[in-house]
Amino acid sequence: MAEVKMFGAWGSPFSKRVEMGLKLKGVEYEYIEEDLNNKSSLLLNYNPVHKKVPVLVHNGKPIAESLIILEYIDEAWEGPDILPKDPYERANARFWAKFIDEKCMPPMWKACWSIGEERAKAKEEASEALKFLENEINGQKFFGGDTIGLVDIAANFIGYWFRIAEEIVGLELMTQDKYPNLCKWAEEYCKCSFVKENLPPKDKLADIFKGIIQAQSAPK
Ligand SMILES: N[C@@H](CCC(=O)N[C@@H](CS)C(=O)NCC(=O)O)C(=O)O
Repeated sequence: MAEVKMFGAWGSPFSKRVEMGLKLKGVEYEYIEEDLNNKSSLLLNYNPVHKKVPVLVHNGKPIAESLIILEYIDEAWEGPDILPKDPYERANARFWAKFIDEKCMPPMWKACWSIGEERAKAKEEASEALKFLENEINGQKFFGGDTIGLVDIAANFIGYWFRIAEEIVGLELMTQDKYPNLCKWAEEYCKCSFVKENLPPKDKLADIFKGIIQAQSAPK
């Protein structure tokens, strides 16, 4: 029997991407929760370059970086496709997944935790990037069409984590009037059974976000 281990952190959207991929394919795995303040020597050994979760270990061989791991899962196991079969569509899915990592998530996160001019700039950058995603859905249920695929899983931060953070920090960015397609997508994505079962509890994430606010406002 193939041995599959996954090193993750419960609140990490990157870790959850990998778990979503494994769940989608129906792969059984052993989950190992990492303490990111005190990383295990196994994690550092398996991911010496980035020293981050997630790491997937398949038959003793480690793979790091969530998007790379998702592609690996798609190639290594049978089951519903994560990437489309058509080469052009595959390239397109990779393009948007990379776009989410590079152009959407950094300014969205920054907009949550910055103030003043810095927040305004991050908000503008994030709004621009989200407009492209808003158009990309183009009347479909998911980025992948009728079923969840690479881009949907890559965008899980946008569909879940960010919306909770927005509420906690009182930020208005991904609003229904500006991004109706994205808001609808987020709803559909989060209510999909294997996604819903695997998302971290909202109140636990909210506590983490409140903790960040408190730490920021504590006297230095
Ligand atoms: N590009 C990476 C990002 C992974 C990442 O940022 N992981 C965070 C948790 S959300 C981490 O392990 N942080 C620990 C650290 O930076 O020391 C991926 O897609 O897997």
